[in-house]
Amino acid sequence: MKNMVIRASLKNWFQLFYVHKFPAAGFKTTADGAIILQSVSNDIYQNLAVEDWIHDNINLENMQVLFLWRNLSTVVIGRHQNPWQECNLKMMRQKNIKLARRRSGGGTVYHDLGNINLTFFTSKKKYERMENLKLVVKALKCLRPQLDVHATDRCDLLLNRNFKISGSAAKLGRTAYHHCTLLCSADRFLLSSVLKSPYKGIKSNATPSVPASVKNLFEEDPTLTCQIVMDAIAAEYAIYHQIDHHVTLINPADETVFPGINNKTKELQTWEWIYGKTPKFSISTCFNMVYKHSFLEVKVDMDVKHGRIEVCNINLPEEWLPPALCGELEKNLIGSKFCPSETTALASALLRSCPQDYEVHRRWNLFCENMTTTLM
Ligand SMILES: Nc1ncnc2c1ncn2[C@@H]1O[C@H](COP(=O)(O)OC(=O)CCCC[C@@H]2CCSS2)[C@@H](O)[C@H]1O
Repeated sequence: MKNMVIRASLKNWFQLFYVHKFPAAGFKTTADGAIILQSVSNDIYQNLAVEDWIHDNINLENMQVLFLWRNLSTVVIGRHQNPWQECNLKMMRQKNIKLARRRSGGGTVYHDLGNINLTFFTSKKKYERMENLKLVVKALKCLRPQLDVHATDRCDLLLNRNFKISGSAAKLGRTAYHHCTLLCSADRFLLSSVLKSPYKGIKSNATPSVPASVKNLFEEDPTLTCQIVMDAIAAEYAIYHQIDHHVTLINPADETVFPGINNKTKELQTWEWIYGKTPKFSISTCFNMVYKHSFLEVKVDMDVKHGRIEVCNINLPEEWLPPALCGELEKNLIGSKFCPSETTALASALLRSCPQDYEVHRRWNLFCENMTTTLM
């Protein structure tokens, strides 16, 4: 029964869109059509692909769309950011938190099922971020009149004057979209721990995030669940656009509704998009190793372009490891991905081609382990 409803409403929705895509087909449209969509998926790459698909395929001249979506634990960086600078990739791997790069600019945010995302699609002419945020504030006030929520000049929403509950970003291309987060009941501890980078020595022109103190709506009022908040925003959007308060559920994997969407999803998952689009950066770092009661310092300098090592200098005491071996590693690392698995694979391959010397092997293993764990 539920599936039939989804498919029926999808069909209406798709027809409605096609009316606008192919007006020559003779369908009649209203002056200002609007529709509310909600994703059934909690996968960041699928949901970002819906944004891309609507942006690329829908004629938004006479049509506006509100898209509601939530994701499992993910860190979402802006289009021009450096993930090594913005988050703790090692912790994310351990805790199975995904990393995604979105197409809009701006800073890094954390998502989980306690965070709502709202995307407002309009024509470029009708693009109005403040209007959208006012709508969200109105919906929240309508739900709980005592809430102290307001929008700032940089399009954050603050609770009680000090605590950020929403961050915004936008993409202005063929058409426009403004998307924002809304913290209802996200894991605030995880949010602040994964958004701390362990690196100190990175230099780059990437967009830096603007850290803020955050709070969840439910900490102010425990009855404010994501569902209640999403319903209230959908209702307010419906009133504003004088449409039926009906939310159409969509499945971002359905190629019959979104032809070509799965390729968009795949592209957003590639290493080349997530890491490879990082603006060029350099990293200078030091780590200490203890070996047989002695203490030594290793210095590493690298330039990284498109996520790949372009220049590499490793400095470690000559008497400790054969300089030729180190030199060979420096050479082999050039062109490789700045990531622990690639570096480990290269270092082990190099060691296999080395003469069997137990002492050299032990030292090399210790060095490589330190290098990958502290550097990447
Ligand atoms: N989910 C969420 N909501 C609000 N604020 C957050 C969140 N996660 C982290 N933060 C705080 O914002 C700063 C970064 O602020 P900054 O202003 O640098 O960046 C943003 O706000 C970007 C918002 C992007 C919204 C998109 C909408 C759909 S996909 S992502 C971070 O360091 C934290 O302190």
